[in-house]
Amino acid sequence: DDPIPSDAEIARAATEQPIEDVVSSLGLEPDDLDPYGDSVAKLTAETTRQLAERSTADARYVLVTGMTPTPRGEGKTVTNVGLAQAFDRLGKTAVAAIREPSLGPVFGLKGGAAGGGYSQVLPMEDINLHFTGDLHAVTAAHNVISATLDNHVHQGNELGVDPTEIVWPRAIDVNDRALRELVVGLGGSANGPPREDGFVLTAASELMAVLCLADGIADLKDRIGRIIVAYDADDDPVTVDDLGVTGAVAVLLRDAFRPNVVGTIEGTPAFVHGGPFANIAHGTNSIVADRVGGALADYVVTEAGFGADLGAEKFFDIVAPAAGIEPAAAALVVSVRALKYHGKDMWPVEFDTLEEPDVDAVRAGFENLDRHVAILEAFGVPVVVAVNRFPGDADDEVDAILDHCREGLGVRAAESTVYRDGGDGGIELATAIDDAVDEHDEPFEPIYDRDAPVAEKIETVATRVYGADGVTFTDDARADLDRLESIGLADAPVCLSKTPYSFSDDPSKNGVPEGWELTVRELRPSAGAGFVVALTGDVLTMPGLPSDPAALEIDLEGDGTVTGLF
Ligand SMILES: Nc1ncnc2c1ncn2[C@@H]1O[C@H](COP(=O)(O)OP(=O)(O)O)[C@@H](O)[C@H]1O
Ligand SMILES: O=COP(=O)(O)O
Ligand SMILES: [Mg+2]
Repeated sequence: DDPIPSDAEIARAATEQPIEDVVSSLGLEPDDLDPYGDSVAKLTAETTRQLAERSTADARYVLVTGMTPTPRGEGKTVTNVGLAQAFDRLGKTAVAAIREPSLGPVFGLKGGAAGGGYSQVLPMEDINLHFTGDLHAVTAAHNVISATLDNHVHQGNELGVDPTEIVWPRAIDVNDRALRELVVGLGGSANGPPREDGFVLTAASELMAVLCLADGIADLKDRIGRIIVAYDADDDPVTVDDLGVTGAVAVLLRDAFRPNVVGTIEGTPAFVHGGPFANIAHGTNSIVADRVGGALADYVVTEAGFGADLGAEKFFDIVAPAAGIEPAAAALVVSVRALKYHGKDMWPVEFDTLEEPDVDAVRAGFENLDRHVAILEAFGVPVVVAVNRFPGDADDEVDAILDHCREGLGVRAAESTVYRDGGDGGIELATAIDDAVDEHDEPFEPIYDRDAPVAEKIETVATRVYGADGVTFTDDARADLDRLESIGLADAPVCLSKTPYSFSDDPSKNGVPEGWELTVRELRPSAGAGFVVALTGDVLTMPGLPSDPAALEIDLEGDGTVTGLF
């Protein structure tokens, strides 16, 4: 096959359709839009409000999830965009709903998150850079809370904030390990009092989760106000409402709350809104984008980050209930390289080795695929395996996967070539998904009772989703558990923060680790998001840059063209 041009070359060669034309297939009019240039728009506040309240009962929500990935990602976002294009080509009204990229990975290891090849959203460069400013808005809003909190303590500390019990970090949308742990307030009494602090990546800010889970402006403000930023000497929580800046923060998020809409390369509408990762946060786009999509289209193809153990579990247990939607099916994206990575039991990943044809290694990786299928079926969601074909994948490797799924597992599977062929490469997958939905008769069920205690929820996810024998809570985590009761989060949903490269909390254990316990070292109540984040292993809420960051390849030509984004 001829080599496929780079994502940026494909994007540049494509003709971007005016956004008004892209959304006309959904029945949206120009006065529903607040254009940001010719090919990007936000919905107006009124249209957002109206559509978010409309019924989504007639829509089929297809969740794109994946097996345990290599650090490069196995193609969920590419498949998400390609599948929406495929439904569009089949004559259905379809939208993609994906997250907006964080500059952290764009300038770091993973690169962009706007899809790829002939299944990407446009304008790819803008979307991967500043887009409509939402991440900058979340960063600014997050840091207004931080500054107000330190200012409150500096100005006399009327609320009695215990400076050693401040739990609200600072945020920035850059992968910068040097900012993980630092001391602020140095330089004497004019700047003090000094205290330890640290930065999280904006994608890990609780405000990002709040923005993505709020169902309207009133809910957004309620959630912002409930955020716990610190505790006082009596161990009582201090909230954003206590600081008196809920309104100011909501103002900074006013436009970020409105979904962004663009077109894919083939002109299929795509909502690109909100950007939490699925290892350090809940990992899906805003529920408003999902609801608006479901109000307008027959098919909403939406993604959840990393593997089904992370993004899909959180979509089913946190997002779908919050959005009032039910998944009709799940497309489980698998790749030859990820199967080999598990089959060869390698860590760290040697990508060159993964290029060598090795159908036996592919077969040895099936146990990881099988567990992800079982996880999705445990939620009562029909699964179709999408074999995302990369250049260089051998026919016998792809055929081995399809045969294993169809004969061995008895689940539908389709080869997807949407990267190379756009929507046409996803017709078989789209058809298989439709058949799976038509045939399915089991109810969708979250994995745990909504009113179960937090510790029980964590144990359920660890054992039934990750395959752990049990959970070990450190002394700190146990103390955090005890505090949940007093802040009314004793039975809140849980958002597990775990490495994406293993079912376990040890990234080096790929395949299907057995005979292990999940270690929870800390619980972070997210009263605004309405869940409790459980930190395991050494997951970082502020990733670092790799030895050769993507930033080294990115450049600006004299005519303003951006090169090196991928
Ligand atoms: N079939 C494919 N062929 C070549 N490159 C691909 C293919 N699918 C995905 N990619 C590339 O792999 C990387 C990860 O894809 P992405 O869709 O972002 O994965 P995920 O969303 O699962 O992290 C991106 O750079 C993307 O362009
Ligand atoms: O949160 C992670 O998302 P991807 O798996 O799409 O990189
Ligand atoms: Mg992605």
